[in-house]
Amino acid sequence: MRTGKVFVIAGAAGSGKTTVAKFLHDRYHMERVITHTTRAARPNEHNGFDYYFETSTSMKKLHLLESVEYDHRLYGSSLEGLAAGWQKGHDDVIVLDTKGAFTYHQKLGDQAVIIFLTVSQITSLTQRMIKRGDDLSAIHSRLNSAEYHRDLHLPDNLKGIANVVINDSWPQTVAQLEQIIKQTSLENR
Ligand SMILES: Nc1nc2c(ncn2[C@@H]2O[C@H](COP(=O)(O)OP(=O)(O)O)[C@@H](O)[C@H]2O)c(=O)[nH]1
Ligand SMILES: Nc1ncnc2c1ncn2[C@@H]1O[C@H](COP(=O)(O)OP(=O)(O)O)[C@@H](O)[C@H]1O
Repeated sequence: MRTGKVFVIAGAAGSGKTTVAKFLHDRYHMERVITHTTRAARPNEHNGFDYYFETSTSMKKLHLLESVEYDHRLYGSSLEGLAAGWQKGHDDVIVLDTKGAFTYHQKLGDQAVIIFLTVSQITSLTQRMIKRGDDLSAIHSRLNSAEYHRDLHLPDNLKGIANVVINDSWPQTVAQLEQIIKQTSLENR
């Protein structure tokens, strides 16, 4: 099978994972890997674009590379999803929680380039979720979940592995992303 890199974007809710994935798709033609979830679609989210929205029955039938429970819902990604971008000769970009990011590191080694997003003021995450249009009960559930709190900080097992980007100012984030992509392509020569 033809393979490439997969850029794994992890971080707490509201830290900018989806925004970064979209940027890497638009600027570097990376293929966005759509993952599967049993959570409900948010306003403006579409099946097959943002996620494949599953029931717990349909989720069980999938052949997943890894899956996690996050805020009482299941999420998972497939090897077929990764292969689709690589077959086209593109690198992939995928949005995962930090547990999934570590699994990708274990399974794919240097093929997985991990980017961990954070912000310097945690309160800005809630403001961004409100601005994004999430309903208040969904935000409340997120803020009370163990996984949200876990993903606020880089876990020990990703230290020295993940590239940390503080996404306070978007122009600075773009500059850091460009640096990471440049470094990755130099390492591949
Ligand atoms: N491990 C893993 N995590 C996923 C997958 N798909 C999404 N996630 C993560 O699940 C968490 C919750 O995602 P989501 O409900 O979209 O919330 P958001 O972080 O507020 O955008 C986020 O950390 C996502 O990165 C997957 O297939 N595997
Ligand atoms: N650097 C930034 N400054 C201000 N707002 C941002 C920044 N990066 C992302 N956002 C906004 O914050 C909200 C949450 O970003 P999103 O990419 O959906 O986060 P995540 O996927 O990690 O939950 C979106 O409305 C997005 O446009």
